[in-house]
Amino acid sequence: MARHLITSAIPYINGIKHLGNLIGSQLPADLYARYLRGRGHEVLFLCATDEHGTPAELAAAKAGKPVADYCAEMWDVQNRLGQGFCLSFDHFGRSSSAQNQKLTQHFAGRLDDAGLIREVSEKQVYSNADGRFLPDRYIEGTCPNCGYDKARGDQCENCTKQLDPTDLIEPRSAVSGSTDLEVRETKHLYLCQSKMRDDLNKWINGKKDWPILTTSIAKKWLNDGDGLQDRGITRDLDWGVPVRRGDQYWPGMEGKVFYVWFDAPIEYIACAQEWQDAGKGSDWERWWRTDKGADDVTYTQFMGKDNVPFHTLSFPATILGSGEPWKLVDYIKSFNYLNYDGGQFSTSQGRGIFMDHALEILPSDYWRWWLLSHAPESSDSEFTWENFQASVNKDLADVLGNFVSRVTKFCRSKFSEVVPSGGAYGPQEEALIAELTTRIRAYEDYMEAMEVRKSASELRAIWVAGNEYLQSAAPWAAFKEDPDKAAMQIRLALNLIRLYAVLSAPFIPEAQAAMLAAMKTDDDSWPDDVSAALATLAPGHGFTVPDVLFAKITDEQREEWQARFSGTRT
Ligand SMILES: Nc1ncnc2c1ncn2[C@@H]1O[C@H](COP(=O)(O)OP(=O)(O)OP(=O)(O)O)[C@@H](O)[C@H]1O
Ligand SMILES: [Zn+2]
Repeated sequence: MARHLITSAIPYINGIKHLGNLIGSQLPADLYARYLRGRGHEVLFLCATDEHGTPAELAAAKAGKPVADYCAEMWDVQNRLGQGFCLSFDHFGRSSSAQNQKLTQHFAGRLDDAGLIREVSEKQVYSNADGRFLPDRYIEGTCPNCGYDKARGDQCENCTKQLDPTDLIEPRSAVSGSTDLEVRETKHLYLCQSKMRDDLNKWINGKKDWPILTTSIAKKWLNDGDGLQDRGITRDLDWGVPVRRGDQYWPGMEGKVFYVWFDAPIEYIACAQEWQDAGKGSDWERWWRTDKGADDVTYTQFMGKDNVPFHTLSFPATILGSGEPWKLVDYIKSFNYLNYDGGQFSTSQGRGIFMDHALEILPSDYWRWWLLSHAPESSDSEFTWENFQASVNKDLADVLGNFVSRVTKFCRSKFSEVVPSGGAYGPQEEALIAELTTRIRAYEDYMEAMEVRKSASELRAIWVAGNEYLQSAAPWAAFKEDPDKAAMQIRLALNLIRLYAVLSAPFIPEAQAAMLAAMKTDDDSWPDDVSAALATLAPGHGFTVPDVLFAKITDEQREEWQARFSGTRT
């Protein structure tokens, strides 16, 4: 038994997440966590909301709520939706927790002790009307390049030119529209990432097994142009972790908070403390401190590609720079983007399908299966309603659902609702067991390698093998001449339902529960020996015919949903 720490990129608090967010981080992490638990490993699976920063403040202002209340409410919504999608976090924490505040301040103090923090005086735009400094993207004005009048202080969305706020003609606050802006001098702390470059390079070069998507992004930031840059870790904002040096006051930093990119990844660690403080576990440091038992932990992170620089460079710089024995990530599984029906998913524009709406129209397994079997691994992938309908109907309804329904109904009508006795395996059954053995071992290898799409296609092939067996063994024909033979075939097929439940659990946990309940068993042991696994339900064991496992999506439904989700969410 091995020990696995798994984290999913922490979703930002300012809205309900879309299916792209889900497949880019939380869902594949859940797949892996469920698989490893199923194999008997000890797993700690953590996620949290990322709550600080200007977008949260502005979203709260728009909702007319204090930002702390807004975040608490949105945490609740995200937590509930995560449960709706059966995300099996051991804890779903909050980056605004007291534990994370303390730990973030601790890391800043350690980094300062190590000479890795310097003070920089900067010029930033201050809005008198708003009473606050404005981050670049919250200053709008006319683009000097193309004349577009809604260009942002960091970039013109119309001509894509990178801008500085001072380039804008007639700049105004995006918060209030006020033009009463001035440039003020302000002091900030910078993390000297450039000093860490050699250490980071060495560490990343040692990661021979990382996906190319991960290492290529990391190396680009390390080596392109002037190499890794120092980065500001503080902001002139109200909402965030107050800047302190450990538990000490930090002269000159009054009224400032840590920049969200600095405190958010530290929440991965603080979340383990929250897990313990919530009474869900103990000894949290044995997951995170190599001097306190975390030496044998394998730590895997899941995220979309835009998060890779933070996880390969910035967060490791914080950890390495602290000089303390914190666990570094062992493997980063990163994803390309899922696009929506010819465009992009977008939270700000409300484009695509969002987690709440998805669950309103179909149970989570339908989404889980489609998303995981089409995960954007080697390239971006695209959600289309046609493809969604086709794969749900074929894989889930025609192959898996139909198998369960045919086998249980046939047995009920010919033998009653118990596993029938009699008969012995012949060459067809031996061949099926051999094929399943090969395929299950391949499935294990893909799951261990986090090859999500390949795991899904192997699982699908395992379902298909059962269907093909049933088709060629044809117990309905055998029953007429040799009822014992039909009994043996159906006994094997009923056992296959249990086996499918166990193997499919990481992908479709609700169906797993329904299949095990129908088979009246809670034996979810992994099929190390396929032959033995197929003899688990002995003759005489009762079962019930389950309700339809997966209903087909009709053309009318597809058209209705297509129309409903073609615009933007309001
Ligand atoms: N279309 C997408 N496909 C796959 N992963 C995505 C997609 N969009 C975002 N992600 C990933 O989702 C995770 C959570 O992201 P987060 O909550 O920060 O939203 P985001 O990146 O700001 O996305 P958006 O701007 O669309 O809301 C991150 O790991 C991010 O890389
Ligand atoms: Zn422009």
